[in-house]
Amino acid sequence: MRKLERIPLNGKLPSPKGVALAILDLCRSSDADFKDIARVAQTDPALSGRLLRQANSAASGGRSVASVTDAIARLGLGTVRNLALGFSLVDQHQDGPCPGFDYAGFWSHSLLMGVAMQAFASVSSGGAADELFACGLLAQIGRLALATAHPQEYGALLAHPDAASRLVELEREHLHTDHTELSAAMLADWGLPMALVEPIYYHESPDDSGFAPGSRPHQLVHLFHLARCVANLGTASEHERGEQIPGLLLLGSKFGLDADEMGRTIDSLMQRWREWGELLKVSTAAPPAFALMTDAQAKRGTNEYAMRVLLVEDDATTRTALHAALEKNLGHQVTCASNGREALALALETMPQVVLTDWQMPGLNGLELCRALRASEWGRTMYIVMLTASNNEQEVMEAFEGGVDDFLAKPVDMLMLRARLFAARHHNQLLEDWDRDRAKLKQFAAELAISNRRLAHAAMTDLLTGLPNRRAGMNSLSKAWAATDRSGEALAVLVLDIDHFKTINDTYGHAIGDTTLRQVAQAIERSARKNDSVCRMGGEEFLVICPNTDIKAGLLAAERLRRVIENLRVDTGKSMISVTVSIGVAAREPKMTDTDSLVNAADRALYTAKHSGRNLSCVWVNGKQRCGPW
Ligand SMILES: Nc1nc2c(ncn2[C@@H]2O[C@H](COP(=O)(O)OP(=O)(O)OP(=O)(O)O)[C@@H](O)[C@H]2O)c(=O)[nH]1
Repeated sequence: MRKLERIPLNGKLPSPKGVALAILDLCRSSDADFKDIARVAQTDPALSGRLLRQANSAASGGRSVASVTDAIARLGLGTVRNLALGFSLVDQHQDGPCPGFDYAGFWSHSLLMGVAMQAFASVSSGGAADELFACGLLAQIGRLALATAHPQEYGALLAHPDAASRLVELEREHLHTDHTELSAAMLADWGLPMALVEPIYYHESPDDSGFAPGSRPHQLVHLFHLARCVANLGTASEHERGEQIPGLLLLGSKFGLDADEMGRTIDSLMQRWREWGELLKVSTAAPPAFALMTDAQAKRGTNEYAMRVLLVEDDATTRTALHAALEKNLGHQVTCASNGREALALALETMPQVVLTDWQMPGLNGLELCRALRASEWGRTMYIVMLTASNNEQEVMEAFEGGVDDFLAKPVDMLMLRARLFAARHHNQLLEDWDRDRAKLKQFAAELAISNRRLAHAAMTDLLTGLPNRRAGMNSLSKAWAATDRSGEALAVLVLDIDHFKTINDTYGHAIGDTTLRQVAQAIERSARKNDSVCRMGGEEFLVICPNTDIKAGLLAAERLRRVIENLRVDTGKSMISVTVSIGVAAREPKMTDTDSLVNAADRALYTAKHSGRNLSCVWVNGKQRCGPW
């Protein structure tokens, strides 16, 4: 950090004037007391009023004071000096020569930063709240200084497309200094203690400060950082606010503030900001209540991609903050566990889509948890993000080998967390698509199986009678034939043919012919024995396969069927007609080589029955046919 005189500058820097300058000079002399300061301050009614207001603010505490002397006594010389300095600069620099520098916006932001410093110092016991108000107000003074000392160059630089993301870098490149360095140098030059100047210098990137965790500078640098983020929130657009809230909650948690306390503090400091804005003629905005901002963000989160998240973190503060950010701001459903073992049980119970786990934990650590999840059927598809303070490549490799999908450095940056959750959502969407496709495929396969069965059934069934068709009949006969090969049992077949069926068609029409066919089919099926198979061979011809049946029994079966049909009456609509069948019977004989030879034998017996007068059963035995009456 360079001293002010070593920083190259083109023009003059902002400096206090009049009463503020006199107070600054007085404070430099060692024998000045607050009565001297009060005498000088009282010559400026505006400054007197502002000091009284600050002394009587809720953050200062105690009974109210009415005199400037009492106010100065309460605030302390250092605070009064800084306030006088800040107010003087605000009054002088409401406008300026730098095109593109938003003077009103700068003071609006700075004032909110001052108010936020005071508020958070009070609620987080961060130290002298009044002193920090002025420090917050002046923490970014380097920006105004650059706009004052290099108006044209700084104007051009602010118009650079990357100005928002890398302002400090651009300032260093073009102006050989940056606003953080200049702020710190100016504040040091004005006599602010280094204990405050150093945290201000680092407050935009507090993790670079190297301050020992728990030390006062460490606490202060984070307090300034938090105040700056609150100032960003107050001066941001509605859309930007949504992005900023999760990070803000996380920062608040570092000071032990939960989401509700953060909300209350931010709401009340926004109110004070507006009051101070009126007093100092600085414009302020009116962002909605914090709860409304978080609700709006939560709604956005819900609509976008609510997921079931399991958060595993042994540090209670980080856990609370991440929980609030994930649930309230990003709209996810969050379950929390404080160690790996508890997480494993909760994972089974809640089936999270995302597991966000710390690495180092007592008992089952994050990596062991990940391995355990990956070993289970149900944990295989969960999106696991490892939170780790380590950047060690070896450890990162180990984590990926253990099955994590991603990792995130601690302390958790909210933007990076959201990026990981986007990846998780993408992963989950792919899984859902895959599940949907799989379900569709399953349904398709089931439908295909049904229609294949229907097709197979249709291919084997006679549509008119519902009986198995010739193909199915011949299949059944082959099976029965094979069974007799094994068992040596008898096998007989009956071939039935309706007599003079053509005449029925010709006389009563095809519809009655069909009805006759159906009724004869039903009658045969009803009367056949349980183990017999009946099929329609085609036209008006039927085949009955009779397992375990010799020629004698076959003939008995044929006669029984013939009589059943003989007694059948078919309704033509006008009259009841009778119908008869001729039947050829054959049983398997040693000379027969296959099913065809058996059916041919029965066919020949049928032929004989037809030529012997019809309504007859004839048998084929040893190459000879014999016909009834039996
Ligand atoms: N209604 C109807 N008629 C059929 C069907 N299949 C075949 N036919 C008819 O059945 C008749 C069979 O006649 P033929 O082969 O001369 O035999 P038939 O008149 O029964 O004489 P015999 O068998 O000698 O007693 C033909 O007129 C075929 O058109 C069918 O599914 N429905």
